[in-house]
Amino acid sequence: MKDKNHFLPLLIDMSDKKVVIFGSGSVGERKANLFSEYAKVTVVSRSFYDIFYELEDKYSIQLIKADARKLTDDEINDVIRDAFLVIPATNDRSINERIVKLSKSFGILTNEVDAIGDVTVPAVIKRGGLTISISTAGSSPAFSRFTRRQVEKIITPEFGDMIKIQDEMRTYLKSEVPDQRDRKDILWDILESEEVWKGLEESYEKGFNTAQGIVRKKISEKVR
Ligand SMILES: C[C@@]1(CC(=O)O)c2cc3[nH]c(cc4nc(cc5[nH]c(cc(n2)[C@H]1CCC(=O)O)[C@@](C)(CC(=O)O)[C@@H]5CCC(=O)O)C(CC(=O)O)=C4CCC(=O)O)c(CCC(=O)O)c3CC(=O)O
Ligand SMILES: NC(=O)C1=CN([C@@H]2O[C@H](COP(=O)(O)OP(=O)(O)OC[C@H]3O[C@@H](n4cnc5c(N)ncnc54)[C@H](O)[C@@H]3O)[C@@H](O)[C@H]2O)C=CC1
Repeated sequence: MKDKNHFLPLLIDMSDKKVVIFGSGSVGERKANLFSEYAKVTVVSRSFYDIFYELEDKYSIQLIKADARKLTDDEINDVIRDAFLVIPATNDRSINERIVKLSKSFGILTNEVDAIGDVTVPAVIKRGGLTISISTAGSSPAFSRFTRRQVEKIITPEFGDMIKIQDEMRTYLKSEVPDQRDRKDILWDILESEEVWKGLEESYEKGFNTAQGIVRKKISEKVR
């Protein structure tokens, strides 16, 4: 049994990573939709719905039409060998298990759709510079979806604007304010300023200018 307390969300740069998905049913489609935005995806399946050809046009996704049962181990190995993550998502458990075994022999991570693999896929919210990952590590995927919908309601566009302001201000502060604790205090003053958040509701510029006012005032206080 896996210990769910040992699953840690990490952000991995997937841009050059290969993800191989077997099966193109409802689960294969959901995984392909998610991963093709981030990584180089290959899907192996007996047949493909139109949505996969749309993904092929939009991203660098490779479609291989094949019956995995008829593929030899060597043929499967050729597809998975250089993968970072393999997701066997057919509705045939024995095939899924065979693919997991082959992947493990190369030390490749697996996401198992009928069990908890090395990797479990979270519900993801991505808004501007913000990424939120939600998971129950297999206890209740529906609850992850439910929570994603609840959280999405409170992530307003101002969140993205605030990240932009923080990004810009902390870069500026690194060159202007030598003490890290002072930089931290100023960044928190901006984050907790009702005036900045109110400004952002009107426009980015309004929020930015208010934040800049806080920075100027704080720097002049520190200098004095
Ligand atoms: C372990 C895990 C492995 C993995 O796939 O990575 C897994 C396993 C299984 N899911 C099943 C069913 C459902 N999966 C969803 C939805 C999602 N499933 C996702 C991830 C995960 N699913 C991993 C754990 C993540 C976690 O716990 O947080 C999400 C978060 C991400 C994604 O897949 O992209 C995505 C929501 C994305 C979003 O909305 O943002 C729904 C909801 C719905 O459709 O309404 C249902 C039906 C309701 C229900 O069962 O809860 C079954 C069949 C159970 C059965 O036979 O009854 C199994 C297999 C089993 O449990 O044995
Ligand atoms: N992890 C998750 O979120 C969930 C997992 N599941 C589990 O995932 C599995 C797949 O579910 P669905 O996508 O709904 O099934 P599905 O029936 O919609 O799709 C199965 C896919 O596998 C392909 N396939 C089957 N045998 C193949 C072979 N020999 N070679 C190549 N491709 C083959 C089919 O062509 C089809 O594209 C099921 O076992 C189910 O229990 C189900 C729901 C959610």
